[in-house]
Amino acid sequence: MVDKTYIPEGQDAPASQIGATLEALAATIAARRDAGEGSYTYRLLTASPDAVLKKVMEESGEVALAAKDVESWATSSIAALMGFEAAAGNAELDDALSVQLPPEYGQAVDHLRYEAADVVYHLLVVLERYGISLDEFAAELNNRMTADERPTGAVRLHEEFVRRGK
Ligand SMILES: N=c1c2ncn([C@@H]3O[C@H](COP(=O)(O)OP(=O)(O)OP(=O)(O)O)[C@@H](O)[C@H]3O)c2ncn1[C@@H]1O[C@H](COP(=O)(O)O)[C@@H](O)[C@H]1O
Repeated sequence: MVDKTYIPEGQDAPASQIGATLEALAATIAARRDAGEGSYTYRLLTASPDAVLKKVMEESGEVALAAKDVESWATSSIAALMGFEAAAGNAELDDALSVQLPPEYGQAVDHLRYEAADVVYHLLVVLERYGISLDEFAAELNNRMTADERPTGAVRLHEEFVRRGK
């Protein structure tokens, strides 16, 4: 599988890439509380809450559409493969199975990743807006894990703050 990521030369990777990234982004978002109208984040933090809540819904919908696009490229590739298989007969099956997914499939996956990042950014703005820290959010996820899944030293919610789908 192609590695789509890299670490800039001469820089050491943090222990957790996604942890470091979310912390940096959450800190940037929090700092934008004082940034003024020129900042998109500031506007989402200070305008009517509907603006950012609508964005979360819109971007979530775009994730779903982007994923459907990935599915349709995969399906059409399989359909083309089956057409080839029918035309070629079983003797050619091994060759047929090595048919590559089209470039559009990879582009659709890249687009899905892009839309997913839009959702996470807007979700972090919502968390900031309503005073939910990243540690508290982590505790919510950690509380749902089994003991085997939970990382050592993972932050947890006190029992009185646990909400089970209510
Ligand atoms: N990570 C983001 C980020 N992700 C998305 N967006 C904005 O969210 C908006 C999404 O708008 P659209 O719906 O038009 O989406 P699109 O991505 O243009 O296209 P589609 O999703 O419709 O395909 C765009 O204005 C993006 O710029 C972001 N804006 C800011 N950040 C981070 O927040 C920091 C502070 O940003 P400012 O507040 O603008 O200074 C930036 O330096 C970034 O690190």
